[in-house]
Amino acid sequence: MDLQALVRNVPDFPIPGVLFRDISPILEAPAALNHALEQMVSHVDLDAIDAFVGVEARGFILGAALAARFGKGFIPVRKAGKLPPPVQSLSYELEYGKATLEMRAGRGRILLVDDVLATGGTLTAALTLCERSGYEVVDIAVLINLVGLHALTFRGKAIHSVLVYD
Ligand SMILES: O=P(O)(O)OC[C@H]1O[C@H](OP(=O)(O)OP(=O)(O)O)[C@H](O)[C@@H]1O
Ligand SMILES: Nc1ncnc2[nH]cnc12
Repeated sequence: MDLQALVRNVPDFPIPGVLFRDISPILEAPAALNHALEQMVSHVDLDAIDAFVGVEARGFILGAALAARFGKGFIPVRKAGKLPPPVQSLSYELEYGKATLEMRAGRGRILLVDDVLATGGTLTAALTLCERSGYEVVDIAVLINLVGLHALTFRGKAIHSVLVYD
């Protein structure tokens, strides 16, 4: 199945110069969504993970769908001020300004999930936050990798990418 054909490329969104990769058509087509979920974990040892962690907001869609599809838990990494205390927080630099991610402390082996890897800032922060919160991050999975490397690794974690753009 050609998932890439279902990604809508939107120039100059949300700001001029950005080519936005819109995964909505994949989410709207049940067979495509199912295929995308299976591809995201095709090289992941599912017996080695207890839960999926998804990053707000689009990481929630894929992470929660993966959790339901493969019979695991789902743990959210949220933007600041959304989760009730106690939470772990981590601030990080964005292209413009700063952002803060939060999650509840816990235990277990997790697969960190997001829709898009662009600069890597979000996943870098989320990985550190997961580890500080007590989780063992087994691997990372994204639907779209805009960095352009098929077998990217980060701090010893494999990044499983379904669609890779150069
Ligand atoms: O690799 P990076 O440069 O960090 O970019 C990737 C992140 O950007 C997008 O999230 P965004 O902050 O736009 O939030 P959203 O999911 O709420 O739309 C995307 O869903 C990733 O989380
Ligand atoms: N180009 C892009 N398309 C979709 N989501 C993104 N998140 C960061 N960069 C993005």
